[in-house]
Amino acid sequence: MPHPHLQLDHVRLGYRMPTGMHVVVDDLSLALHEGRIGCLLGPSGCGKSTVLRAISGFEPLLAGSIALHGEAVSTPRRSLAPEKRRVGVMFQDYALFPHLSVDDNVGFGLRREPAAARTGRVRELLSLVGMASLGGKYPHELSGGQQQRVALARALAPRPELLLLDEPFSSLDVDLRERLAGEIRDILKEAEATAILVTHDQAEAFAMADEIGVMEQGRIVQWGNAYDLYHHPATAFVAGFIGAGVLVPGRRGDNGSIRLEFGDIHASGPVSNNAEVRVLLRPDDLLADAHSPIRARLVHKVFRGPGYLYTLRLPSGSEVLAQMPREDGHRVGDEVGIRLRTGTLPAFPA
Ligand SMILES: Nc1ncnc2c1ncn2[C@@H]1O[C@H](COP(=O)(O)OP(=O)(O)OP(=O)(O)O)[C@@H](O)[C@H]1O
Repeated sequence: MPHPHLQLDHVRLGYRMPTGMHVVVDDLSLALHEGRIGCLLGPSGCGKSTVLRAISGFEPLLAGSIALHGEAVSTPRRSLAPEKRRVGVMFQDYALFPHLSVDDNVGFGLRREPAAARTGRVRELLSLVGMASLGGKYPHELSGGQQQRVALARALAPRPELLLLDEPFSSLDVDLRERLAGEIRDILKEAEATAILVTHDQAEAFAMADEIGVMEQGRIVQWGNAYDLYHHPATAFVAGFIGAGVLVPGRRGDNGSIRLEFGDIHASGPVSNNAEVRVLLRPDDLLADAHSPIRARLVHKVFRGPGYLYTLRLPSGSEVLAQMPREDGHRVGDEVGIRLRTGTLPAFPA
């Protein structure tokens, strides 16, 4: 097995404050192989940007190590200079040079190359990002999405070993964000780039990354693909952070099943027998069923494009969400018959 392209081992990072060292990332490990797109996904302040800065060489390590294809570039004792790492960075505000044309922006990192090679590479990249005819334009003449593509072309031009993308879409509106994330994924795959994205936006992470690490307070609490994070969250934090859903209380019996108000289910998580648990119920885990003996009160109903999102109050007073595929005439205040779509749900210690 070849070395991972990027490997972080037990990395600790922090900031020196008047009160002492404030550790913001602790015991963080990850490995990313060549050609893969990884993502650090987590709420604001969990330490994502600090990790990116450490990978690019701008943040000293308090413990652990960072290696690029098997060679240590950062340890607490030694750090390779940022410009020697061949790590490209693309930020949220594109940071294009306003007084340079698109061609010159993309060619900026190639200033030391012969003119013919530079022109050829700029053309190649503009065509890769679908902007071949716009090389003579200036940044202010481009839309946000186009500027993003120029920034990507500029970051890829010097053929970095690794590309870091720091919240690259956060200044774009929501509709454009997800579409552009998918397009940029295709471009990175065509360029066979290895990249790490950091974001707090799950839709962006899902649209772009092959593998995602969910961060909570300076640690990666789960590393996996989008499907696994959504369907098999490792902790209650991941369950709450990824997708919509509600954690409902239950108790796991001797036979391994969990009794919920809806009936019995099996747990897919790390819970022991005879323990109080919380079970993750996604909106698509519940179905309306007029014949079901389980009744819930409809307290809220919103139209969500493909259907309606119901908030339902159970007899115990707990509220759950349910995605209903079509208009079925229920009104707020009605009693709705419901049942579970599945017999196995993720469960966590209470
Ligand atoms: N230069 C600094 N000096 C002191 N503390 C800092 C510095 N930069 C970041 N921090 C603190 O480190 C923690 C992690 O910050 P970081 O920017 O890495 O988080 P993030 O997950 O990228 O958040 P965001 O999405 O808001 O940028 C935060 O508590 C932040 O206040």
